[in-house]
Amino acid sequence: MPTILGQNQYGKAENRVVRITRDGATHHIKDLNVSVALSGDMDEVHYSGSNAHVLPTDTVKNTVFAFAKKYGIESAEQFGIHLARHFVTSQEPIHRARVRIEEYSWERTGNTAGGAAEPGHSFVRKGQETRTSEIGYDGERWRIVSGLTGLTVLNSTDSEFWGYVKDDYTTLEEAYDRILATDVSARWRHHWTSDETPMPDWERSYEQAREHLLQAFAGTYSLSLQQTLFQMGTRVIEHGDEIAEIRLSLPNNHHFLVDLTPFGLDNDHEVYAAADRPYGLIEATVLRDGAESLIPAEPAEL
Ligand SMILES: O=c1[nH]c(=O)c2[nH]c(=O)[nH]c2[nH]1
Repeated sequence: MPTILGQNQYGKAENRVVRITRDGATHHIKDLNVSVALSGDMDEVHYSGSNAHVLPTDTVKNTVFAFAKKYGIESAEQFGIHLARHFVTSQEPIHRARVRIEEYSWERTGNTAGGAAEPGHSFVRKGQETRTSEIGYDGERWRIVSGLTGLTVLNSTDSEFWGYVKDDYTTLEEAYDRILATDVSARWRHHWTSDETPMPDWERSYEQAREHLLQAFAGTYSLSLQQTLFQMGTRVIEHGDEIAEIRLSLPNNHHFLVDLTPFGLDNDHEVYAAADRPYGLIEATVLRDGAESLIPAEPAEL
């Protein structure tokens, strides 16, 4: 045969599972998009079409929903760990599992007019922000990368950009007071790799990392988005003993001061045109000193 099989994986992508936990009249909701990819001893199905080693992707889907009932969804990471462990330990030909999860947040809402207690079963989707996690397992070692996308933030001052390289094509004016705005995408890898050591508290770890990203963005007097990025990553690492490295991808959502002089008006940092493209894209990994760089540069597709 003139060809050989290279890297391969298969599974069920984008299983949308919503789990309600009923605590009397107060309900709790977890809303996930779960993608499972399995790999191992799968040469034959590609070479000859023998399905003897193939657990159907339909079964993979069923397992996601069954596990939502059986184990509940304490956190996306914990749920992914249950799934990855199951596929690798229950099927001999499956050697590795990768579970990617997006989590959509809901906040409580409802009609509280007349002083009635807030109903425990009404929710409103919390913006565009999405929590992400990626769980990898090879039967021995775990790799857990948590993160978020779509965390949109803006500072209306405390941002400058000047002193940059100028060549024949440079037209940008130096800015001593500009808007700094971005949609934060961040992924951070945990130290935890072995069942022999205690697992982090995934929910607490996530909340803290998110809060430190926001605090660092708000609190940094910025001379460039690159500098702000490094401060954000550093703050997450400094406050999260369980985190080894973090990779940030920050679009520079440009806001240009509009020239209003044709209309006889001044513009003292009041009216901006928000441009949606093109945008600067600033990306970097921030590592704890001594940690290995293992988060891939490109955000992998679901
Ligand atoms: O914070 C910034 N970093 C850059 O690299 C850059 N380049 C640019 O045109 N504006 C900005 N802003």
